[in-house]
Amino acid sequence: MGQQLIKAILADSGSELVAAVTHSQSSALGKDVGSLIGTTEAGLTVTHELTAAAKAADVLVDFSLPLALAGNLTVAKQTKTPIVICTTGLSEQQNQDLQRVAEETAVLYAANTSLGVNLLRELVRTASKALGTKADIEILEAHHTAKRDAPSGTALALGEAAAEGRNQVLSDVAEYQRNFSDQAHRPGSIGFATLRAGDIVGEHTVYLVLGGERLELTHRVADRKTFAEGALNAALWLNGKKAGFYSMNHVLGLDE
Ligand SMILES: NC(=O)C1=CN([C@@H]2O[C@H](COP(=O)(O)OP(=O)(O)OC[C@H]3O[C@@H](n4cnc5c(N)ncnc54)[C@H](OP(=O)(O)O)[C@@H]3O)[C@@H](O)[C@H]2O)C=CC1
Ligand SMILES: O=C(O)C1=N[C@H](C(=O)O)C[C@H](O)C1
Repeated sequence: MGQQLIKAILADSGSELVAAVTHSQSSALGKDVGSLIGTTEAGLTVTHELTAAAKAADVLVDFSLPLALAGNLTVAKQTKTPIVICTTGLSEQQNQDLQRVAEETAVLYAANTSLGVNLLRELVRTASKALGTKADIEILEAHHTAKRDAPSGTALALGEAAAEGRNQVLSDVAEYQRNFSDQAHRPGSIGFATLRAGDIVGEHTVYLVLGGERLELTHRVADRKTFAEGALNAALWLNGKKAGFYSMNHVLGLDE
């Protein structure tokens, strides 16, 4: 995603790439960002100097790994640089850390930066509210083989929307593991299923199943550039915002 984001920023006349940061052992260190994405040299090399990058930047965007989050948040807090976090697979403690740092600088968390998924969340909330626990809700997500976290951050966000719609708390009703279990479906639960294969970019279906009929609400992404463009849109929106915790709903005007 880092490379997709570089492409999106270099293609956008309204934004400027001032640094591309990775960890100190990365094979990408010292490479020109242009050659990294297969175009002409851009005159900017990949660095691991995050603090210097944050000081030079108006906004930071994080697509990395959960283990990098603490360091990224510390720098955002110290330099008071707004930060868009797109990394998924965060722990409950890490979600709380986002809220804590948001007291000092602007933090936007988006498990999925696409317009469609953020609309889907609202549709799921509405459908779940209308159907209540009469409907069985299950969420199926499919991604490429390199994805490390499961279920996806998006599936969890859709699960939260479904739970909120019918006044539940997701952690009370989520079913993450059914294989080799002899348990039947628990009424009111929300189940998650994961598929990892080939180059699937990202697909999510929320099933709302009643006796005799069902709704299947699906979102599919065809190209990872959708996520990069969404993240850039979020960064441009976050630029200059006061300390606080924000989401794609704010960026897309879905919070009214
Ligand atoms: N919010 C959204 O819309 C989307 C979110 N994601 C999420 O973004 C994250 C990244 O996805 P993806 O790009 O596919 O994953 P990759 O594994 O391809 O990339 C992770 C990158 O992070 C780098 N990295 C590792 N440690 C650090 C560190 N300490 N500091 C900085 N960089 C580090 C790695 O460098 P190296 O390779 O050199 O080790 C690698 O380039 C995942 O959590 C994914 O779920 C993905 C797509 C969309
Ligand atoms: O790792 C990915 O690829 C993706 N991760 C995000 C997630 O976990 O929801 C968003 C998107 O589905 C792609």
